Amino acid sequence: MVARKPLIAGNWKMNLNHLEAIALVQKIAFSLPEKYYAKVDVTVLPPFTDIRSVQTLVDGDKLLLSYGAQDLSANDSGAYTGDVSGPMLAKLGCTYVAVGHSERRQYHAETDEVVNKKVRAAIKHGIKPILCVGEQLEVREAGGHIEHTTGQLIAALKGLKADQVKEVVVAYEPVWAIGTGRVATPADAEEVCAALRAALSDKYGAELAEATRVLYGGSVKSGNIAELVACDNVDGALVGGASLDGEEFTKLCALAAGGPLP
Ligand SMILES: O=C(CO)COP(=O)(O)O
Repeated sequence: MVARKPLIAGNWKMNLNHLEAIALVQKIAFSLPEKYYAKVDVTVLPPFTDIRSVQTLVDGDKLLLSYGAQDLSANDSGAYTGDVSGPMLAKLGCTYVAVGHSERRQYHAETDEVVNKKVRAAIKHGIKPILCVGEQLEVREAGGHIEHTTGQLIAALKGLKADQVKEVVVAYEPVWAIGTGRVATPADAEEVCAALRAALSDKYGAELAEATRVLYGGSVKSGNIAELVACDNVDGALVGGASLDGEEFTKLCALAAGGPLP
């Protein structure tokens, strides 16, 4: 069995201007001692307008955390007003990009087909997609969550070869747990993360599935991260609200690394 290093990704969503972004990254860098990075990878996903400032800080101070974006265009360039492309993000040194977040699916009508194109665009430009899947409350209540999430996963990876799929980080984010304070139980998270890994194994082989990181997201905080990452198939978290507070996010990263608190 491959040991997977946990990843904590802070999805800032549409919060913090570029000055506030600098202050938050400085706070994390100052609060989380370097030794923790041996046991946890830490990344932040600021709004596009903040990325250049975060890049300057991370490069200038040789910080150990990485950064990325919350979305990208499926196209490389051209007449797509308001969009930001993979080549632009790659030039800014982005390690990751979230793709298929439920807020993109809901407010921007992103289908599995669009998500598939975006996953391809990210990989083409050397950026690791954090591919988000997750069911609505009614789907869970009807018992369809495994079929729904594995279906979204396989659709988003359609046509990709194994050497492309190995660049992907999967994130299970049940829609009913996002921003609601209603976290999935560790057993719920483990059930779906294990099913997602099994779906990867069926399609791309056990070795690839064992090496792929599957994160959980939805109301993750310092108070629940330890029990989530203790699950065999949960390899870290995609964190929304709690990633905007430097102290809380630092605690969460330290706990994902196995502690102690700094
Ligand atoms: O959507 C999320 C991360 O991408 C989760 O958001 P919250 O942590 O605020 O519930």
